[in-house]
Amino acid sequence: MDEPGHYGADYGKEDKVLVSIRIRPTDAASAWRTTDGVPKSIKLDPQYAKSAATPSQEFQFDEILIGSDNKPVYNAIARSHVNAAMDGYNAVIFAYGQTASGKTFTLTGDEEHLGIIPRAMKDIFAYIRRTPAREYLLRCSYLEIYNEAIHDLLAPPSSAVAHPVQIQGAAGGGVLLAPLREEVVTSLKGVHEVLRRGARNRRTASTDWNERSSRSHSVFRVVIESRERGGAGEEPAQSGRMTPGTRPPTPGGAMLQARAGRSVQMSVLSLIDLAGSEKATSDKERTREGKYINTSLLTLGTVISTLAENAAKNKSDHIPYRNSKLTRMLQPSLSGDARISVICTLNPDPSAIAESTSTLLFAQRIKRVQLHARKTEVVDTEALLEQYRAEIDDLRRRLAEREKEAPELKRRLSAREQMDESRATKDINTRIKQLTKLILTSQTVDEMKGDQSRPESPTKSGCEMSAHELQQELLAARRQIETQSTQILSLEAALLARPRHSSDASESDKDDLLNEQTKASEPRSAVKGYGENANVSPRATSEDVEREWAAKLESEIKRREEKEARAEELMKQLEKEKKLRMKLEVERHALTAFVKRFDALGLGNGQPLVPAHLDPLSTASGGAAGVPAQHQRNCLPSQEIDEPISTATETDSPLRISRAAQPRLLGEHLHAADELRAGNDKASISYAHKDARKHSQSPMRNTSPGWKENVPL
Ligand SMILES: Nc1ncnc2c1ncn2[C@@H]1O[C@H](COP(=O)(O)OP(=O)(O)OP(=O)(O)O)[C@@H](O)[C@H]1O
Repeated sequence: MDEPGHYGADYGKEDKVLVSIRIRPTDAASAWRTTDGVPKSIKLDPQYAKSAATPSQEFQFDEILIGSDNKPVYNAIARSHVNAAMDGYNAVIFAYGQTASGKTFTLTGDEEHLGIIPRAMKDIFAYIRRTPAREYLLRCSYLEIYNEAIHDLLAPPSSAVAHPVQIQGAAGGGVLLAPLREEVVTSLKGVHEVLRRGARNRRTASTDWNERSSRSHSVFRVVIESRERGGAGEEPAQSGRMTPGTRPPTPGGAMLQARAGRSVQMSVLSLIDLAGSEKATSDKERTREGKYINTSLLTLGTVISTLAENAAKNKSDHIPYRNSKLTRMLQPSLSGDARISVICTLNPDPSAIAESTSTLLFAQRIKRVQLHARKTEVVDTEALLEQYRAEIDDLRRRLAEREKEAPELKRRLSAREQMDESRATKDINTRIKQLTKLILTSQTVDEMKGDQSRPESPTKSGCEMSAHELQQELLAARRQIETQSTQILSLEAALLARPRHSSDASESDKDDLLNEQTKASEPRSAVKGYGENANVSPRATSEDVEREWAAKLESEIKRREEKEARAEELMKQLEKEKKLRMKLEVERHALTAFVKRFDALGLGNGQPLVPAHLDPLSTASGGAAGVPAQHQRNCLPSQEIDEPISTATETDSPLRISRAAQPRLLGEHLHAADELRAGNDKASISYAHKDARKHSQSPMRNTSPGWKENVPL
């Protein structure tokens, strides 16, 4: 698809399967003859015709291709179908032929001879680049049908075997494959990575790779979603790169209306490398050899024969699609809703005449199958493109709201809350960027040579990578490390802001704290793991960046430890303060009791030593009861209590009148206070109890009813 406007012979015109033959080159004599010039027919060389079971029949096809160049093969048999897929039609291209005849060479190719799949993907991106009026979303899946089980080649082999893909019927006669991974791709590099991973998983799952590859069918699918551009919040379509009139108008077809009145088209391009066709030969032979019969391939033959027969004789005989996984999966396409191109590969060796003839007969049958391909209708919500657009719109709306509220929030929120706010805004922006990158437009597809949709694991990059690819890898690694380091910092900050639990905190509180700490360490290990997996050059960079962040982390941890030590120190001081306060409270009560007793003995002359408002225990009673309160306020030691009885007159002072009584009574109460301190927590109970015992005759029993309750703990 180098030049727009070049489309294959059958593009949008004929509802027939495009059938081509490719003859593998050989150094030895070929058993087959083709017409000269642009060959369209093939027949057996007369010298072999006599001995062969099939008479010298001439077969006519759309194309007959020879040689090792994959480009003309792609142009002749695949290009028009890839274009059809980009225009909204389902398209299927499959390779059929005996083992070693060149199916994989044609579809996948090698470094030197790129096959149909890489060329198709290149064309798809080129198509997007020259179509500024639309936006696209591409997702790929890769599966294998082996022994009538469908394995997802993009899932890890263990889970692919444990959870084989199931085929379910869908609305409108379609089929659904689940569970099946679909990966959004934004560049050729991303596609290559998906293909490499699929091939590796296929190899991993197989003990005999060659045997398995010739017995299994592999299916590479690309789902293409597209929509006209120009909605709110989207970049306007630019016409710069589009040569007016070079792209044919989108052929008509029913489509549902998406948001903003723009339709979403969805189509699937399936590229299938079938199992070796000799595996579909007679049941009897297979049974004798004790080998597995390829049910899917046999059924494909039957289905094609019935379809051809129905089309030729205008019949509607039952078609056994459900007899095999392959035909069930291809049912919608084979029943006519897709454009189909089949390339049949031949081994020209005279020893393979029987197999080659069988291939040619299959090709002839399939040529008679009638198609009625239509564009695919999609429900808005099914389209990932629509979902992503909706999410982007929603995120942009939230962002706008935040921006509007920003000045108010700045005034209202604390520094910490503002930090959280700006982090949340940053997250929204990042998500918008990520989603936007997944949607391809003519402007963005060019810049995305490296796949940025999902950072690739460095383990997937091998020594076959180019310098440019390595640079891309490096950039992706750096970006990931930066993101993870930011996560580490914010988690560290959150950890610092947390109130620490005391040693007597509940188990669940401690568990929560542990969980939080584990979470904080996860991104760190992820960065570490990423670095460990990296190939040499990204790893070196990753280590540099990691070292830098490790130093920052270390200083953060140090700061945190210092803060913890300081907090511990403060806790100790608090404990001390508490004890001192308790001591003072006890002394205050002892003094109160003493003064009250002093008053009760009539030594205070019924006159308060201090004003009632200074007595913390009793607002009603006067006398000497106020002394301890004043004492406590001045924070004086209890022994100095007789000195500052300030508000009483010289004559009123009971201390002057009966000083002799003071030491004994006060001593008793202070002694009790000492005992209480020693008893610490048990103080309230034991002190009251002891006091009651010691002073059973004392009037204090009756004068201090609130004593026990008022002992501070
Ligand atoms: N047109 C061609 N030009 C050059 N080499 C070819 C061509 N076709 C096939 N080959 C070579 O022949 C060998 C077998 O081809 P390939 O693996 O593509 O066969 P296949 O039909 O896919 O076999 P299987 O059914 O076992 O998967 C490979 O080494 C391939 O490179």
